[in-house]
Amino acid sequence: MDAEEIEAGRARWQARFDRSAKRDAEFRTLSGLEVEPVYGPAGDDPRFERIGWPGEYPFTRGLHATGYRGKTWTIRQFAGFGNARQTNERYKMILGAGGGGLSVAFDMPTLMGRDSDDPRSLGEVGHCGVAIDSAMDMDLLFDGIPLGDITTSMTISGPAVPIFCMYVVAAERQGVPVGRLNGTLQTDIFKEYIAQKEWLFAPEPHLRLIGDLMEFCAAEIPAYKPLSVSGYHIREAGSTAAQELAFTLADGFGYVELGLSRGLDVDVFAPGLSFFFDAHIDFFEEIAKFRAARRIWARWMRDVYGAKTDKAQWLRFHTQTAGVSLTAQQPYNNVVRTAIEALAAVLGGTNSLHTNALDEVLALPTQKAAEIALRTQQVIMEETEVVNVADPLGGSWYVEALTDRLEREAEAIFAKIRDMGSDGTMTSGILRGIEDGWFMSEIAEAAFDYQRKLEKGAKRIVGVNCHTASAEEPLEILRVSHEVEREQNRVLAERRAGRDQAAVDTALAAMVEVARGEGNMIPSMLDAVRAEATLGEICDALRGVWGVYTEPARF
Ligand SMILES: C[C@H](C(=O)O)C(=O)SCCNC(=O)CCNC(=O)[C@H](O)C(C)(C)COP(=O)(O)OP(=O)(O)OC[C@H]1O[C@@H](n2cnc3c(N)ncnc32)[C@H](O)[C@@H]1OP(=O)(O)O
Repeated sequence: MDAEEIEAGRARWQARFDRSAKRDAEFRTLSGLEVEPVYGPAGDDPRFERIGWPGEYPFTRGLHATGYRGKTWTIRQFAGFGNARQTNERYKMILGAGGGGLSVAFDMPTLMGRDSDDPRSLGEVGHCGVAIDSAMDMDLLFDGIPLGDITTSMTISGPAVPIFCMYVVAAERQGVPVGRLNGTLQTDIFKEYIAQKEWLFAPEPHLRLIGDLMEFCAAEIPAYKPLSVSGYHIREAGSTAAQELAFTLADGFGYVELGLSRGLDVDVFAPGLSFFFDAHIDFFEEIAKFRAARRIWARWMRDVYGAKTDKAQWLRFHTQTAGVSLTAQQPYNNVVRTAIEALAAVLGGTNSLHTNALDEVLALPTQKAAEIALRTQQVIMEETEVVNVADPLGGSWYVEALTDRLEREAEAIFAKIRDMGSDGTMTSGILRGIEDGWFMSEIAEAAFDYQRKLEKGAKRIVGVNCHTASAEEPLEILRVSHEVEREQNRVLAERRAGRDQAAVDTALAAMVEVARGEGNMIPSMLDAVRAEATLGEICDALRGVWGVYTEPARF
């Protein structure tokens, strides 16, 4: 790009910056020097077309002209354990300590669409997250938390839609107009087949439910994000950064194709697609990954899928620091790892962030560990001054080269995925890749390669294969009592006995009728939830229509 074009771009950016709201703060270095809101080249720079200014296409440098001067990222700590009441207390602690939004972790039975009293739930209730059986649990979860004012993310994909319906019903019961809700539902079923393995049905009915949800949200809850397309679990399963980037964006393109196939307007539904990435320990590679993600997404949305508005071209993402980088050995070092990873996410322009607690490698975090994790974000946000300048590493030879390199790697992977399919769409390539176990074997190979390096000592981890001597005491960890399960089951039995069973049966039968046909599932599912049908009852009714999915055996 020549100097004149760059100057014209700078003037465009300046005009946008001037008319945007800024936080009331001093933007200076610690020693008092004034800093510009963004930096760019002084003369011509051939790379600049791909880099650009923050707030404009291709958004490599961020979505907003003001960067974090307009708004800092949302501190969104993922939390949930025991029953809804216990988790509600933790949420109040998080919000009281400066958390900006909520993020719900569900227990394994809930993630698999089973009630707490299902024989398969034994021993798991409330352990890796909160137990939610019916809308009344959702009421308790958000008791005293105004759902119209707080954005809430819910991490669940297999039974995402019934859980969403419970959330909507909890909002109705709080008197919040549903159209005012804002938040995120994970819903990303592609990554379940690829990495996390928490599905209920075969891909086809899941995609139908997701299409129904996209349609419903686009019409009724415009600010809500019905999808959080997730690379986190792909990375945690052992993928490389390039695979995380490419598989996740490919999944995102699959959901765009789903919206288009339903006749939805891309400029209306695409702002509802959000993303979720891992922040691993290779500092610069992660920053480059986030920058490449925004650029690739914007280009494909504009050029391949015809998105015209900025919001439909934006890749907005949440980041979680890498769980797999935490070590059980010398666990206090995990605070340092998490701080470095969080800083990479911030320098990469994350919109929302979870920082892991130092004990998460062993159990769900204690209150103290959860607080240190939250404070880690606050130290970065309040003390380091990194929020003063948008995309501060833009123009670095290294970071730009890595950003380009990751983009090329991702493009090569997209081409492979598309080629695997039968009709040139990303969706058919993804489905074929799932069926053939291609994604899994690519990830397994990368994980194996990493493990080999670790075992040979070519990759070093402090406290694990180097610098192992330590005088540290074992950590106190959080243990969820089995009493939680007994109590949850007692309450569930009471609720079943107290509800209008005929209303439940009628609502479930009406929902099954829709499932057998072609209509949108959301209204009838909402009715079943309003009648206090349980998650397990709703999912079992649908299993009766759609069956269950078993992964093809592979050797
Ligand atoms: C590992 C674990 C497991 O497996 O169990 C998990 O999965 S945990 C998974 C946990 N997952 C999550 O927690 C997912 C969280 N995701 C989200 O919160 C969302 O999807 C998100 C990534 C889009 C972030 O949403 P958010 O509301 O926090 O933040 P946003 O960036 O959208 O900002 C809120 C509003 O402020 C505006 N805004 C932001 N920055 C600026 C700025 N500089 N100038 C002007 N406006 C600005 C945005 O455009 C938006 O308004 P407007 O809307 O009007 O544009």
